[in-house]
Amino acid sequence: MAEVTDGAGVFIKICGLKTGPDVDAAVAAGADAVGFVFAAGSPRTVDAAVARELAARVPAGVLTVGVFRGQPVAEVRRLTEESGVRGVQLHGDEGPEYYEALRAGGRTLLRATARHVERCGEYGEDLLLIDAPDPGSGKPWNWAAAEFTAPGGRWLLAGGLGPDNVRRAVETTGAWGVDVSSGVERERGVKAPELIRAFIEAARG
Ligand SMILES: O=C(O)c1ccccc1N[C@@H]1O[C@H](COP(=O)(O)O)[C@@H](O)[C@H]1O
Repeated sequence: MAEVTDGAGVFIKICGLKTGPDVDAAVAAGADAVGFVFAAGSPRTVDAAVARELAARVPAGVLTVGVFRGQPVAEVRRLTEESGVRGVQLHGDEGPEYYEALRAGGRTLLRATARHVERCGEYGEDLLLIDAPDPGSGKPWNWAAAEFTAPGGRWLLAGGLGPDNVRRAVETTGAWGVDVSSGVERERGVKAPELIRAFIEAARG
């Protein structure tokens, strides 16, 4: 696993980037990871060539992540290799064998789930992402509910986060990291650099 360290405060991933200036804004504001969506049907979907150009702007030390949903392992491998991203985030129902198949080459593996009774590492992932049932929709879920027990370890909270609620979310859940897409956009699928900056400032308190 590369480019993921503890100790620098909450880990922040800005997802669904599609343009060079948005990548630059996220990196300059202090993002720890940036995400490029390879899942079909999103207003943020990019192809491998675009992701490769965007990833090339990202300095070592900031993790580049490809985001997938229910795609065959061969397609995940191909898009990861063609784009050069270092991390793979899976939103489907993939089992542990799928993570094993993707582990080669030092990739950082992120397992995204809407189930709230998970343990980080159970499927061989490096990071666990607890998300809303409809990823990328901007719809929040009730992470403040008494029934939600934070998994511990390296886990990221996602789903409906934005500059206005991210600090409370971190304080309430104790999340190791956070991930955002819709909450740093003013128009669906179009990032707003000032919201990226506001999100990162708010998350770090
Ligand atoms: O961002 C997308 O469009 C997307 C599409 C398919 C799977 C995951 C996607 N993004 C992930 O969704 C959450 C953030 O959602 P929100 O918009 O902030 O509520 C995060 O895990 C993204 O990586």
